[in-house]
This record gives sequence, structure tokens and C-alpha cells, in this order.
Amino acid sequence: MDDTLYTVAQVRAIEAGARAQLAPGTLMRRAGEAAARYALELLGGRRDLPVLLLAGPGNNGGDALEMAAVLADTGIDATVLFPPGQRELSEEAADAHARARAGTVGFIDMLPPDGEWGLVVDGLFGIGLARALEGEYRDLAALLADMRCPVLALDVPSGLDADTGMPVGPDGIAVRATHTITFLADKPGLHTADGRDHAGLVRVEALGIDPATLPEPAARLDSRAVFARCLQARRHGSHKGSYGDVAVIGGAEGMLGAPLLAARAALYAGAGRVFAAMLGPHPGVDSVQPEIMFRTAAELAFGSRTLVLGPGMGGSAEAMRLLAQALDSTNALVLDADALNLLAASPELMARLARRGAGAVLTPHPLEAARLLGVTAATIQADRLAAARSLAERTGAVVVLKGSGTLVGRPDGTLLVNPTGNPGLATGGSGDVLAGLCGALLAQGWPAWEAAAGAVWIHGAAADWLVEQGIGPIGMTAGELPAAVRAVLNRLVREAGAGRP
Ligand SMILES: NC(=O)C1=CN([C@@H]2O[C@H](COP(=O)(O)OP(=O)(O)OC[C@H]3O[C@@H](n4cnc5c(N)ncnc54)[C@H](OP(=O)(O)O)[C@@H]3O)[C@@H](O)[C@H]2O)[C@@H](O)CC1
Ligand SMILES: Nc1ncnc2c1ncn2[C@@H]1O[C@H](COP(=O)(O)OP(=O)(O)O)[C@@H](O)[C@H]1O
Ligand SMILES: [K+]
Repeated sequence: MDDTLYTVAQVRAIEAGARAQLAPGTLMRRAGEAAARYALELLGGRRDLPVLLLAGPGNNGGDALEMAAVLADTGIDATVLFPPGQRELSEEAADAHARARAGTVGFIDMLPPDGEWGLVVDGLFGIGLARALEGEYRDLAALLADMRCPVLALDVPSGLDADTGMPVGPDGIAVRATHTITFLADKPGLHTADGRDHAGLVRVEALGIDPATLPEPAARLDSRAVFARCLQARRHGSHKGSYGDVAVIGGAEGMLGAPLLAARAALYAGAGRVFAAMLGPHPGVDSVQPEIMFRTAAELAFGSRTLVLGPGMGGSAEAMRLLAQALDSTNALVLDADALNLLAASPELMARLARRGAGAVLTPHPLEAARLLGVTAATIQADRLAAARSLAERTGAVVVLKGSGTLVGRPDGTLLVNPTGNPGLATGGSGDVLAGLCGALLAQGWPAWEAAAGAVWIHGAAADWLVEQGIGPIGMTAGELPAAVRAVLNRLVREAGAGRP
């Protein structure tokens, strides 16, 4: 699988290199042909339905014109909406325009109110969008939201920043496509922040460029390949001590649920022994999950346990002391929730974390990340990749920046964008499950990078599996995730070992 993601600047450089080797117009022709093939696939047996193509003033519009010409040649009723007042077309877009005009493509300059289409194609703007959509382009993008047919975006949904996954410009809007065919290489903004809502299903069309000639990507999609080497089948000659201990430290008064969810997730993800070390009053046993061993946090011996600090931990002096002790230890750490808020409030604790070196995974959601970087959550979301990079660099830890298209970053700048998961996870406690799962993988000997990448991917895949069974996205609960995590993890291990007797 090609999992590489390139920034707009990188794609421009790749494009320039390719152009130098090819006859003028070749890339646009290939883009139009590939998009037309995809359109036919999306139409399936309904080739009698008309296709509407919106063509903008730049080369994205040129792709749409080229595509319209190809579709018309195959007998499709293709209509191009080419808003009036277009500026001068590039030479290749002008050629595409002439080809479309020469065939049976219909041209309109306003959207008919009662038009019924089998497919609408968004070829308004691609990677050349320089400012927020305005005027008629903004109106057209908004109208596409009401289409009852598939909407195929060419290269990038118009209005979306392909680097960040956010609409371009303050108060900007972007087309919401059901499908995107993106050219030359995949782009991070199609997979994170608002990107998944705007891009829909993403297909990459390399336009004949050999992927082997591409430079090092800005980021990659998270996939099982990242953590495959850690997917080990269990040995008969093993015991609970072989799979590590996880201690979840949290649970200040009135906040027992969060550490319990993390502890259950650790258990279902295969940790040998799981402790819940509570700062506040706590029961002696979890009657649903009696395997969890309760301790009072002050009495917990860290030993060589993997520590998951933060779920429901609060901001007391004791919480701060435990965090400082954990940071000074050599134990593998997952820092979540209140542990992150304490870190954000204390330059001294941040310095200890940075001094610590490897072995810590931080799992902030955007607001926690904002506190850590001293900015707003909106600033984090405006460029999630930059935020994840900066946090990993400043803390020296592996950073998981949560939310749709979760990012996993490490201090050397390596970045993953997670493609699994769904909005069923937008429910209280799902982050606690992620922290516990990550702790269990660390306890079983996975290095921090693989544990973070694996936990994020598996957590999302578990939620996807629940949705497939009708359990969510609406009403999915965090408590349902651990068993789904277990199912996914066992499947991955089975598949990794396939072929072995
Ligand atoms: N990369 C590749 O290899 C290949 C790329 N190809 C295709 O080319 C696309 C990139 O083409 P592109 O550079 O012409 O940019 P594009 O997105 O069409 O828009 C730029 C135009 O819009 C204008 N403009 C900008 N913002 C505006 C706004 N808010 N409101 C109004 N106008 C605005 C801007 O003019 P400006 O006013 O800024 O001077 C300019 O005229 C790429 O996404 C892909 O589809 C393929 O053909 C083959 C291979
Ligand atoms: N819309 C979404 N799509 C995909 N994943 C999501 C979405 N919303 C939340 N998540 C995931 O759910 C988890 C929520 O974590 P967090 O915000 O810490 O919640 P809590 O504190 O309630 O546990 C994270 O792993 C996040 O990436
Ligand atoms: K587009």
C-alpha cells in the first residue's frame, strides 16, 4: 500500500519535475482520463444519468474540462458549468476547453434549480486556491452540500487546504465531496481535521509518475505495517509476568470512571496484570472486572510497571508529586488528561519530561495540546501537523494528537496520520480507553513509537468494527471499545502469523 502524504509545496515540485519530462498537457490529459474512468465506475450501471462538472478558472478547471470531453466521447451526457468572467486560461486548460467545446459537452453558466444528476464533479479549485471561496464560487460550494447524488472532487475538495485539512481563509467554506480523486500523490489535509468530512473516500492517481522517484514524504498514513513486527503470537511457555504490568494512576475523588476504563482497556489489550492506583476514595474491587487490582496511589510501588498517568487524576499536590516521580523514573509512561494539564501548568515538569528522553507517549486532545503549547485549540486545529511536530520536538516524547485523523509524531519530525476511526469515538471515555490500550502495548514490550501508532490504529479499527455491527456511530459507548480492541488485536496477530503452522 502506498501510504505516503505530500504537502502542496512538495506536489508542486514533483509536478515541475514531471512537466519537464513530458509533452505539454500530458498531466492534465491523464488527470481528466483517470477522473472520467472513476466517474464511470461511480455511475455503475446508470450511464444514462447526466453528469455535471463545475470548472474553475485554473488548471483544476482544466482537469474538469478534459474529463468532460472524455466522458462525452464515451456517450455520457456531460454538462460543464463554467462560471462567466473567467480569467485567461493556461495553455493546457485552454486546449482542454477547446476539446470539450469541439465535442458534445453542454455548457451552462448557472446551476439549473431542478437539475437531476447522476454525479456532480467539483473542478473549481485544487492546490492553487489562494484565499477563501467568495461570491459565486462560495455559493456553488454551498449548493453542492444539498446534492442527493455522489460528488467527486478533483484533486482536492474546493476550498480545502490540502496541507492542513481546514477550509482556506477565515470563515472559509469547502465543498463536501463523497469521493476525491487526488493527483500525483496523496495529501495530509484529506485525512485530518475537517478533511475526512470534505474529501469522503480518497483515491490516489499517480498520473504515470513512478512512486519510486518521489522524495521523502512529509507524513505517512498510519497502517499495520508500522507496528507489524510487534504483532507476536503468544507462546505456550509464557505466564502473566511475560506480558507486563500496567498501573493506571488517576481517580481523584468523584473521577473513578476514567481510570477504570483505561484499566479495562489495558486488560483487554493483553497486559499480564493491571492495577488501578487511585488518588481518591475507591472500591476494593471492580465487580464487572474483578481482575483489576486496586491500590491507593500513594502506596503504589512503581517497580518496572508501565504507568498510565492522568485519567481522572485531578490537579492536586499529590497528583503533581506522582507525576514528578514518574517523570524521574525510567518506567514506560503514557501521559493523558490531567497529567497533561499539570505538565502545561509547570515549566519545571516540562523540563523534567524533556530531560527524560525516550519512553513516554503523550495523548493530548486539541485543547490539551493547546495548553501545552500556550495557544488556543483553534490554533492547534488550524495546523494539526505543525502542532504535533512542535509538541514532539519540545517534549522529546511520542505525541498522539487526537481527533479525526489522529496524528502520531516523534521528535525527529516523523509524522503519521491515522485513517481508522469514526465519530462514534466522540463520546466521553474513549480517550481513556486509548491511553489504557497504549499502556498495555508498552507493557508487552512494544517500543513507544510502535505502541502509539498501534494503539491509535487499533482503537479506530475497533470503533469501525463496532459500526459495521450497527453499534454506533450514534450511541457507541467507551465501555464497548475494550472488547472490540481485543477482537481487532487478535485478528491482527492471527493475520500476521498466517501461514505458520
Ligand atoms: N499538480 C499536478 O501535477 C497537476 C495538477 N493538475 C491540476 O491543477 C490544479 C492546480 O492548478 P492551478 O495551480 O491552476 O490552481 P487551481 O486550484 O486550479 O486554482 C488557481 C486559480 O484560481 C484562482 N484563485 C485562487 N483562489 C481563488 C479564489 N478564492 N477565488 C477565485 N479565484 C481564485 C487563481 O487565480 P489568482 O486570482 O489567485 O491569480 C488561479 O486562476 C491541481 O489541483 C490539479 O487539479 C492537473 O492538471 C495535473 C497535474
Ligand atoms: N470524530 C472523530 N473521529 C475519529 N476519532 C475521534 C473523533 N472524535 C473523537 N475521536 C477519538 O476519540 C478519543 C477521544 O479522546 P478524548 O478527547 O480524550 O476523550 P475523553 O477524555 O472523553 O476520553 C480520541 O482517541 C479521539 O481521537
Ligand atoms: K476541486
